[in-house]
Amino acid sequence: MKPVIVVHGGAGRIFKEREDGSRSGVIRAALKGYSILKQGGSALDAVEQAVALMEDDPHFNAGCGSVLNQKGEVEMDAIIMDGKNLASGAVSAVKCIANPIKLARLVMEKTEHMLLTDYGAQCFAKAMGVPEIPGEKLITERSRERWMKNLEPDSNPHKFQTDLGTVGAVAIDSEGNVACATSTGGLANKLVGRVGDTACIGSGGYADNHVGATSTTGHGESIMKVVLARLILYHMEQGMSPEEASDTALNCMKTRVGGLGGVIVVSNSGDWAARFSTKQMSWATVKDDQLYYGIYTGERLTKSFEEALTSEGF
Ligand SMILES: NC(=O)C[C@H](N)C(=O)O
Repeated sequence: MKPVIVVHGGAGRIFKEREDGSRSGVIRAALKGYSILKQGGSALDAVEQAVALMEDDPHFNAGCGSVLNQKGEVEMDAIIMDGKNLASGAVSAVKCIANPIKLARLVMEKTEHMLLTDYGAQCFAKAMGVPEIPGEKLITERSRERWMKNLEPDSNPHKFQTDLGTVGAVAIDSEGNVACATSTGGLANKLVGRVGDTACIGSGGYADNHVGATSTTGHGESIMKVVLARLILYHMEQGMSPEEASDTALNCMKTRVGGLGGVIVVSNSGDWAARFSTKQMSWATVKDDQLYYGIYTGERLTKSFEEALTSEGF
């Protein structure tokens, strides 16, 4: 099987001044994941590493750069899933760790559970030797400014949710195994303790070797109502291509519950899609040693893998 990776840096509105950083962030994550796959690494390792790279990148709403909750704190959700055996691990409302996706993988591999939250997740992280970092280290100047703006009495609660920025990855490895990973700071100025779609299996992501893998981004409450990730795979089971299945599911979410979002998909035969109903979504794919990437609807730029490695300074 020829390996494929697809990553996203969140659906929503990407401000002009952040376009280059967002583009480069998804490209670097895709290159990193593909390098792992090319060396015979697993889809699981590829998606985890690709997402961890974007968690460390302040351009995205995940890890460092996460949006703040109503109290001005970072609370993060993440999920990872292995298509081979349907194992998955997730964390929700976690604070003070750099890479929630790595903790989600530990939940999958070291516990009998699938989702740990808040204080319990924090205790588990400690027990696993995951370093605790000051919450301040995850907060960028931009996220603090936005938080303060959103607290102003005349702020528009809907406007501030258009700049979403969750990160995710899906991959298929040379053995034909698929995996997905998604990580987010959630919605800006959310209530303390709000858990979004990202931590919920079938909503923020799903991976099944019998069909494929998908990772989602967008308005979490809408995504949960239609169980977006699993809905896409259902449509693929009924014979649709990844692209048709994505568009059908996104359209359902828009018409039934008025929610916008974006998705990335890889099928178990290596076909892929990156689709969104928002204005923009940064995404990148590597397949057959060729990089594809874009931000705007219909945009699909391309470069060879080797050329991209050089231009991104790998
Ligand atoms: N940026 C996002 O995609 C937000 C995420 N889906 C959430 O609602 O938590």
